[in-house]
Amino acid sequence: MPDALQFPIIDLSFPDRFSIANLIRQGCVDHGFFYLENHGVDEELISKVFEQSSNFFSLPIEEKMKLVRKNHRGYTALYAEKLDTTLTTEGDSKESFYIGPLADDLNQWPLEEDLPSWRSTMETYHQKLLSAVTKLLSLIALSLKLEEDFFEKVGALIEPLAFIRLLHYPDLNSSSEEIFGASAHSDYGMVTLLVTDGVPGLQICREKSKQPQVWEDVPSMSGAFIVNIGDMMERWTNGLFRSTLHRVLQPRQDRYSVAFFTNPSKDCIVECLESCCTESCPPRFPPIKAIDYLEERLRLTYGL
Ligand SMILES: O=C(O)CCC(=O)C(=O)O
Ligand SMILES: [Fe+2]
Repeated sequence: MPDALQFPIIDLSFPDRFSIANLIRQGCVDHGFFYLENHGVDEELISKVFEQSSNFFSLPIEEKMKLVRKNHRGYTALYAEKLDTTLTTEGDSKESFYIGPLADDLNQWPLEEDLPSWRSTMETYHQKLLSAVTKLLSLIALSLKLEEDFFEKVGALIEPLAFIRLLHYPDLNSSSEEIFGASAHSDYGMVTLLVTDGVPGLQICREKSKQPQVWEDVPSMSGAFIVNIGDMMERWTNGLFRSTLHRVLQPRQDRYSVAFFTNPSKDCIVECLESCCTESCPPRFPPIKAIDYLEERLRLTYGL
């Protein structure tokens, strides 16, 4: 049995930004994961989001299907999505709901009379998370020896493609080893901030090409977000920061989690940072426009 994973704990309010940036670097290089505490998002708001998430998923399926996913916003039913596109089994045993950027009017919302304050709770959460991510990205820039406003300067934060994803993994009382709550995948964007209800299930595989794969449990930490690096950040850093493979086992009891995915604004070009390549270590990925990368990954997952 490998030892339990120990990710660095980043305190977003800690005044010594350079020591925090070093710790972030260590987390991103070693695991692609760290915990984030004192992030400025009230526990009360987080509890409300979980409560409202459970209210939505408890609706009859016909009601939920009225908000079925369009423009990558809305409801995805149980087994309708498979994150690991190499698997031949049926889809992942989870249901989910996406809420995208608030400004573009593409989001789908349950009726206020059915779920009072649902929309306002999610909108507040979206805004708070975006503000925490913006602070975090300035520290990530420092950790890469860049100017703190690097991600602003390259246009990543003009209208970031940021998505809340409410997740519900029902206890299905089945023990198939072939079906996952969320099958193995890496996230597509810059960083993901995840909060769970504490029910175990999340695992990471640090060496994706090593066989047999070794999967380690990621414990939740009360009051902290679990942060992981996504593929676009891996491309920016030429693989220095890892976008680590992860999955969720089918839980033995109902499990809820809320992910916040942040992708750069659509026209932002993601290209290898000068500080991350040399003659002997050239860029591994060509420059790419954020929206093109995101759309291709969504196409592969959802077959759009
Ligand atoms: O529910 C979780 O713990 C993780 C979810 C996840 O990895 C995802 O939605 O990308
Ligand atoms: Fe993920």
